[in-house]
Amino acid sequence: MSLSNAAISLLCFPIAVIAAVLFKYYLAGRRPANFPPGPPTLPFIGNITQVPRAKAFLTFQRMQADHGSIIGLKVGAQNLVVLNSYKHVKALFDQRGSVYSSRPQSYVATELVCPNEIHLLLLGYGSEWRKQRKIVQSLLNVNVVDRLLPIQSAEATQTMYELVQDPAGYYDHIRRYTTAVILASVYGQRGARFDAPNVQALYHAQDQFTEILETGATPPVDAFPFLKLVPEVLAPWKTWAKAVRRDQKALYLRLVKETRERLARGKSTDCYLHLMLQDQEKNEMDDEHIAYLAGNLMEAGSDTTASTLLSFLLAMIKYPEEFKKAQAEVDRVCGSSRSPTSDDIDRLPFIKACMDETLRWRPVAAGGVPHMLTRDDTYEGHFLPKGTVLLANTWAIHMDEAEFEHPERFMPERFVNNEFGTRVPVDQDSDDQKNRRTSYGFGAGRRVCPGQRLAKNSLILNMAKIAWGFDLAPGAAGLVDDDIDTAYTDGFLITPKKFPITITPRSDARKAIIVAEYEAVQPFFQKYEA
Ligand code: HEM
Repeated sequence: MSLSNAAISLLCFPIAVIAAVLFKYYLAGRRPANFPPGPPTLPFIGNITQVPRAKAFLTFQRMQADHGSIIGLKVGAQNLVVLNSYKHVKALFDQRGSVYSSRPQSYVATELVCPNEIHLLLLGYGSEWRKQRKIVQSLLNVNVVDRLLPIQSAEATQTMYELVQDPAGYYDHIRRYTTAVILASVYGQRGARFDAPNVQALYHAQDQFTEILETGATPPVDAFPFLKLVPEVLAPWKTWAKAVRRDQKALYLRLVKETRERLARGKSTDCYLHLMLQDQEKNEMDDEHIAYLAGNLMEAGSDTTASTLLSFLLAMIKYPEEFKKAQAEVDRVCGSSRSPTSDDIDRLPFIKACMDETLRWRPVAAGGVPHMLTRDDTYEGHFLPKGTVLLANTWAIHMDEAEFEHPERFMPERFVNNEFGTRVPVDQDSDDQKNRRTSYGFGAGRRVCPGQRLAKNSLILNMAKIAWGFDLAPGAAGLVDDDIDTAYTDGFLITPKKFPITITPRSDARKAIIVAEYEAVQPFFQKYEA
């Protein structure tokens, strides 16, 4: 029996479709013509096997030896470009910001966990992002942020007291500090203890969120969209994503409810959420969007600042001679009868240099936060198709030997000699170097971190108070591991793992002053208590 032509066509059609889809995926792993150079690709998967799950920024930095400072990769069908030099970041993110400021839309992040355009950090470049960014910028501009200095100062005073009382708990004291500053400034609430329910709830929500967004935590749905069709019973990651969404939303809405209740009781602190609620109608923001915008400030500002402070402590025991210089400066400026305050910030150039150097030496978002290109572009003879995802590899930029002398060493002096910390002073009039950034740790272009001023105020205050109040030394074994591979966590934000450190008040007199300053600041906290 022979098959009719119609039957043959019917049979062949699905085969042809499958073949076409397979061929598309086969080709999808290939680098587009004139794409920036990179390692050879494999059919279907491109360079997936060459991109490690943990600390990919180190691998991207090493690739530079073979492929140069702009590297093109394929992650399945996705085009990925890594920028290993500040020059490319300046040329693309800063100078062509109108087309390099979107974010990749990921199924797990922007459809399952944060749908409805609720998450500022993840939003594509469009009207919702512009609206939210404008609100955030109005809250985080220099004048408004500097009004938070009393909160930052009071919380830093408490942190010094905690370091006196319980030096072994330093890791949690630092993390409490950054969360408490944001809780007070965003929600008008007090985070008096690390184990306070709202501090813990925020850390839990944040941990869940970063865990699920980590590369490899869920299947590569964006590279292989057919995975979206797998039913939930066979895809536990979908159930997980829904749980993260449920918990995060419930927490952020609860915090809004609590703030409204406090305001109704006349407990106004002019917190950010209060200001957002006042303008809710004008800004056309529903409760969920307001709740997430406040929550985003919490997520973006807490861990990042804490990690930087922990890196500072690590650097200070690895490089004790630098810590001695920091102590000498605060002693000279503040004397021995009081600890540094926010009024001293501008008079502490070496402490500021320690801050700039910490941000350079161990940038928290070491691999950068992805930007997405919104139209085809050409750059230095390379073709970059619309939809390409770009990473400014902050680690490689900050460790560039051509720019920084002994980049692996913690050397604050480089920022005392020259505001950019570079080997050769930056000529800000030259086209090549105009608008160069002191640090690429806060990103670049239109998405650059709007919270820099707030973060830096916290960093400098705590660094100065620590140098004034304490002697630091390595733990009993005397060894300090500051290796990025072994001493730091993996993940989107890198943090020092807990390390042995001895923290002792410099004298009984200073210890007594720290305790007295803590007692004196108690009345200030009252307006943030329930
Ligand atoms: C040491 C502390 C901090 C570091 C290292 C840091 C770093 C960054 C980086 C790398 C980005 C992405 C920039 C880009 O895409 O090019 C970012 C975005 C952001 N940061 Fe920060 N940040 C810090 C503190 C803060 C603080 C204290 C706040 C506010 C409370 C904040 C709020 C934000 C927000 C809202 C965004 C999203 C901006 C957008 O997508 O348009 N950050 N930050």
